[in-house]
Amino acid sequence: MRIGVIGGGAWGTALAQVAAHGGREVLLWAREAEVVASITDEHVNRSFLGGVALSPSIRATGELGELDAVDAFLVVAPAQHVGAVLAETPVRGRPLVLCAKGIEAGSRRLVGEVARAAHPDAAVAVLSGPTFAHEVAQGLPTAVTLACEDAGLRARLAERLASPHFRPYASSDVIGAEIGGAVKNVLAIGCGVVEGAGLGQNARAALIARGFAEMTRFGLARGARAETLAGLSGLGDLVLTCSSTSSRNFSLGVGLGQGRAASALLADRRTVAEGAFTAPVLAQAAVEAGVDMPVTEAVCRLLDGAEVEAVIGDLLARPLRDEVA
Ligand SMILES: NC(=O)c1ccc[n+]([C@@H]2O[C@H](COP(=O)([O-])OP(=O)(O)OC[C@H]3O[C@@H](n4cnc5c(N)ncnc54)[C@H](O)[C@@H]3O)[C@@H](O)[C@H]2O)c1
Ligand SMILES: O=P(O)(O)OC[C@H](O)CO
Repeated sequence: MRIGVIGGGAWGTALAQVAAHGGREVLLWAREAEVVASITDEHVNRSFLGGVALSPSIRATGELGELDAVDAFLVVAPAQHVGAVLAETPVRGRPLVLCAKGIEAGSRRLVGEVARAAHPDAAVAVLSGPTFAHEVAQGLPTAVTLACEDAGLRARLAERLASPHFRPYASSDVIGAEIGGAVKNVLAIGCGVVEGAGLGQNARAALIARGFAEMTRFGLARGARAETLAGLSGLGDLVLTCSSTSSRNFSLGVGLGQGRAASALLADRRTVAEGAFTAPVLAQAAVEAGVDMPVTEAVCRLLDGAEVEAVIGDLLARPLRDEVA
């Protein structure tokens, strides 16, 4: 199975490295000419994944049309750009493995819905889990959820992507895998705020647990399975992203917690913090689904510039409730 990777950011590059395991040829499309040049000439991606020597069997291109030669696509553009990029990609019914984590602003569609609308004849799979790109690219041990409704295809994809360091666990719950990855980014911003404002480890653990309750309520309302949300792509990724400044979402939250404005924190970033885009759409989708998501609402207020003290005070002042509702 020849793999094409759509997106030359940190995660697309790390996944190209995974797919190139054993010297297999991989074609990576990058939007930036300098990324194509750096991978082609030096086998590195200086712009988004510096310091990692890439397999020489990864070939880079700036032409989406060249991807016509592959058998399956790893779609690794940021969630807000997946629709536009897929519209230009010659998919022609070949499988789309979605690796972005987010919800499209405006339409409030999950990435799977965006992909199906663009290419109704292509099978859709979701690859998601606790995966910092720089660790994956260095060959450190990693496990992910690989979700696809077609059992034969998910087995073929898992076999194609697995390596001694990269272990996909198969699942048929596509929506569950998607929702875990999208929601955890929003919650990670909240955990970063706790860190930045010096609110302590108890508060961070409480936010992870209550955030997971929110993720579960929302996921179940949208048809996800509870065990998927408690697995690698849900709780696993939530714990990772809420624990480390290696996370762009957590780091954004740290800045907010230190009193800096979201607009300033996002302005000079070249890398993506998906939670900043997903938070307001997730909050709207939660209202539509009749699901209570107070942590998500708090993150939205913080992104809009509300004072940390006021937002945390309001969260803690909510009426007492049962833990399991
Ligand atoms: N970096 C990670 O560790 C990691 C791990 C798992 C999942 N993800 C997810 O992968 C997706 C891609 O993130 P990343 O970390 O590879 O990106 P990145 O932050 O490293 O790089 C930004 C990417 O956005 C692309 N981009 C910017 N504007 C664009 C546009 N108008 N159209 C198309 N592409 C545009 C750039 O070309 C670049 O590929 C995100 O949804 C992210 O949540 C990232
Ligand atoms: O850096 P972040 O916050 O986008 O997180 C990266 C991955 O999604 C972690 O699994």
